[in-house]
Amino acid sequence: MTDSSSQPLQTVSDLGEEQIIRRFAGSGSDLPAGITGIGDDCAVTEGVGGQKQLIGTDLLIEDIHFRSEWTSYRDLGHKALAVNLSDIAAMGGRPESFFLSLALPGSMPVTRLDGFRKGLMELARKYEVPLLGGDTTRSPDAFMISVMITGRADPEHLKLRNGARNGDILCVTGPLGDSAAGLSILEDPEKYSRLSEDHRNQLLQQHFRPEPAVREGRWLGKQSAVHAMIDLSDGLLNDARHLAGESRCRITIAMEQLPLSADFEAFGKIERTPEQLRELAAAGGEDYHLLLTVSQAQYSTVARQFEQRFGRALHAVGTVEPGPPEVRTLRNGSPVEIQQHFQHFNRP
Ligand SMILES: Nc1ncnc2c1ncn2[C@@H]1O[C@H](COP(=O)(O)OP(=O)(O)OP(=O)(O)O)[C@@H](O)[C@H]1O
Ligand SMILES: Cc1ncc(C[n+]2csc(CCOP(=O)(O)O)c2C)c(N)n1
Ligand SMILES: [Mg+2]
Repeated sequence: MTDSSSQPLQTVSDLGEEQIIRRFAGSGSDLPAGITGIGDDCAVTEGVGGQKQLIGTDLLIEDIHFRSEWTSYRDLGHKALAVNLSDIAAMGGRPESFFLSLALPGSMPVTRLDGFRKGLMELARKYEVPLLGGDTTRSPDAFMISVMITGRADPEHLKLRNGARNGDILCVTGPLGDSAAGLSILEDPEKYSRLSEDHRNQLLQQHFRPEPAVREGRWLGKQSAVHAMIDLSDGLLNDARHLAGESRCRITIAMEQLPLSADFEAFGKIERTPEQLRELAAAGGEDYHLLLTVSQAQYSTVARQFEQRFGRALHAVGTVEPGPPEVRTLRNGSPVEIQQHFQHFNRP
């Protein structure tokens, strides 16, 4: 497309997600003291009783975040709330309530809508978050879901993206890449037909029904040795970049330290080198585990207590150092370049 001076018309794809957000971030009035706005998993305002109020929102769009022919709508309802609960967990908070906005194609069968509601409300009951309102409109084509979530945290338990300190250990709360592997299976089922039913189902489960780390997030929030936290939605490398950017530090990730599930390893035996498999674990998104930094001196204590409480490891995957705000990846000590997998807008 061109404008009247026959210059190519600049589109939002030329900007990319970060620049689009930045255009809005700089254009408002100054925030009152005690309020954290754009830039973290949730916004933080003053709540009642000296607590902090958390507010987050996340969109799911048909053919961008899910495909109707792949997805059970009950799973979709679960995921729509799970990704929002995950943002509250990433702040060290506890969820309180949510709002649901839907844009529905008129042709959507009511059975689908009911399936979606069932999955959504099952998770809402599990975490005791009531639905307080929302909005409903018709959509010309795609099914679109927007959930807004609220929560609260004690001020001293709040974990932001900007708290990482030099010398910290970078950790994740679960194995990486399962959801991305599930997506690869959906995209090319023939290719992965050799994979056992069990491995396939586990990987698809991680993709369709991520379990938000709500209990883990609250516990990690209470640990003063945990300095910064974010949830893994965009992939380890992207989300580590957000931590590095907000904390003004350099993060180094050791590729051989990434935790991989047995299902993911089995998936990786099909037409992928071990290096390519680890690249998918580092760059693939939608893991919905937590990524955090812990003081080096306290790491082994926190990791031991985490394992005792939750029955799984807190995996160390890297370190925080002084330096430009960037993420370096090392394979056996040597730098490696890893391509980003998912971006909402292809051109940077
Ligand atoms: N259109 C927008 N206007 C204002 N702020 C925005 C807009 N889009 C995103 N943000 C803010 O920018 C920050 C980064 O957004 P982003 O959606 O990447 O959050 P995230 O938690 O990293 O990812 P996810 O969407 O997967 O949960 C958040 O603080 C978010 O509230
Ligand atoms: C059909 C289909 N194609 C691709 C993907 C992968 N995907 C979509 S959004 C996203 C990152 C997080 O998004 P956001 O930042 O918007 O929360 C990823 C990895 C998918 N789930 N379904
Ligand atoms: Mg997030």
